[in-house]
Amino acid sequence: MFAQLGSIIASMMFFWAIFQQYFPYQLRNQIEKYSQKLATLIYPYIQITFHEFTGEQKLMRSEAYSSIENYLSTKASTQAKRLKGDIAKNNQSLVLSMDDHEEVSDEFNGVKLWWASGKNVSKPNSFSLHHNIDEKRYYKLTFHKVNRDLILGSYLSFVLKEGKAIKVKNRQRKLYTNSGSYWSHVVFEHPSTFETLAMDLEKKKMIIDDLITFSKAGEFYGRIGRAWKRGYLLYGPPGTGKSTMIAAMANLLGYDLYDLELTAVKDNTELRKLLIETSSKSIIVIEDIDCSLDLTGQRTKKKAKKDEEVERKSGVVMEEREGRMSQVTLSGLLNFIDGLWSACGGERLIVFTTNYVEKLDPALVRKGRMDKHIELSYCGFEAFKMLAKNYLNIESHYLFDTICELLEEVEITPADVAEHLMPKSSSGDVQVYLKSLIHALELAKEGAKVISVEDAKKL
Ligand SMILES: Nc1ncnc2c1ncn2[C@@H]1O[C@H](COP(=O)(O)OP(=O)(O)OP(=O)(O)O)[C@@H](O)[C@H]1O
Ligand SMILES: [Mg+2]
Repeated sequence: MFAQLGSIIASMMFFWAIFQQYFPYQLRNQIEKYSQKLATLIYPYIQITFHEFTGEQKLMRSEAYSSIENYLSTKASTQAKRLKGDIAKNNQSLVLSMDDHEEVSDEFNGVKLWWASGKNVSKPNSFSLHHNIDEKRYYKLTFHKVNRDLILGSYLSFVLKEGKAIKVKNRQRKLYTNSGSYWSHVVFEHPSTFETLAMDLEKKKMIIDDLITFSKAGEFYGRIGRAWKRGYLLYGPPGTGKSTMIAAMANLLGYDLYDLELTAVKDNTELRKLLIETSSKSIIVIEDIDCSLDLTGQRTKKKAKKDEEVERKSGVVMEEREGRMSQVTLSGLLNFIDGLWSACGGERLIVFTTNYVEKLDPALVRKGRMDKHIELSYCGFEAFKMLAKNYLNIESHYLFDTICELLEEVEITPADVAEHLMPKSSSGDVQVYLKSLIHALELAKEGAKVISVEDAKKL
C-alpha cells in the first residue's frame, strides 16, 4: 500500500515541478510547505539515500556506499531475485550484490527496514568524446519515523562496521618488499595455513590463541595505554618452518605482509620512513636478523679481505651488498620499535626470524620488545604425522612405529621430511616414500648428516 502511496506522491511532485512556474512566488512557497507537511503526515516513513559517488566532482567512491554494498551482500544472496556477481579475493570467491532496482529487508532490534538499490541515468553529454551513459547508483534506506533514533544512531554505525569487516575479509592481501626507501607490492597468495604447519599441537594452539587474542584486543590496548602491537621472535635451524609460519600467521589474521630487507635500507632515517608507511593490520617481517644487522650496534665499515673471503665461501649473508653500505643500527631499530612505532597506529605484528638466537643482542630480545619467543625445532613424531597426513593423506601405517623410534634419535628438519614425502611418481606408493625417509633417518643415525633425496638415490 505504501509503495503505491509513494508513487502517487512521486507523481504529484512531478506535476508540481511542471506547474509551479505558473504560480506566484509567495504562493509557491506556501504550497510547497504544506504539501511537504501533508506528505509526512500520510507517509510515515523516512528515507535516506547513499550515493555511490561523493565529493565535489562526484568522482570519489563513497565509503559508506561500499560498506553498505558489502553489508547487503549476504542479505541480497538470500532475498533478491536479481543479483550481480563479481570475483574477489585471489580470484577465488564470488561476491554477490543486488542488482539495480532490487529491494531487501532487514531487521534490527526487532525493527523492520528496507534497503533498495537504484540508479539515476543521465543522458550523455553530446559534446563528450565518450558516449558512456552516466549512471549514478545509490542505496535507499526506508524505515518508520518512530524508529528514527535507533536507525540513525546504532543501526547505521552497525551497518558501516559490519560492511567494513566484510571488506577486510574479502580484500586481496599484499606482500610488500622494500627496494631502497619505498615499498613495492605483489598479491600475497601463500597457501600455508596453521592446519598444514607441522609442529607440536599444543604449541601451535597456543600460538593461534595468542594471535587471535591480539587481533581482538584493540580496545584492551587502548584502555591500558599501550600501542596495539606485538613482537614475535621465531628461531630454529633452517628448514623448520619459520617463513612458513609467518605466511600462516598472515593467512590466519588476514593481514598484509611487509618483508623488510634491512640490508637494502640505507640508514635509520630511511628505516623510519619505511616503517611509518606500513598500514595497520600488517605483519612486518625481518628475516635472519642476525645476518642483516651488526648487533654490536657498531658497523664494521672495513672488513679484512680475508674475512670477506671466508664469509663468501661459507655463504654467510653479508650486510654490505653491491658496494652499498647499510647504516641501520641496532639502536635505530630499537628506537623505532619502542618509540615512533607506538605512535603510528595499531594492529601490527613485528616478526624477527633467526637461526641463532644466542647470537642476538639481549636488548633486542628482551620481553616487552619481543613479546613471544617461539622455537621451531626438528621434526618430532607428531609433526611427522601431520606431514604424512598432508602429503600422503594417511593417518597410520605399519612403518610409523619405526619412524617414531628413529625420530627420537635423529634430528631432521620438517623440510627434509617433507622432501621425502613429496610425490615423485604417478604411482604414489606410500610405502616407497616412507621407506626412503627411513633410509635417510638410518643413515643419519649412523653418524652421517641428514641427506637429501638425491644423495639417498645415489647411494
Ligand atoms: N613445520 C613445517 N610444516 C610444514 N612444512 C614445513 C615445515 N617446516 C618446513 N616446511 C617445508 O619446508 C620448506 C622450508 O621451510 P621454511 O622456508 O619455512 O624454513 P625456514 O625455517 O624459514 O628456514 P630458513 O631458516 O632457512 O629461512 C617449506 O617450503 C615447507 O614446505
Ligand atoms: Mg625462512
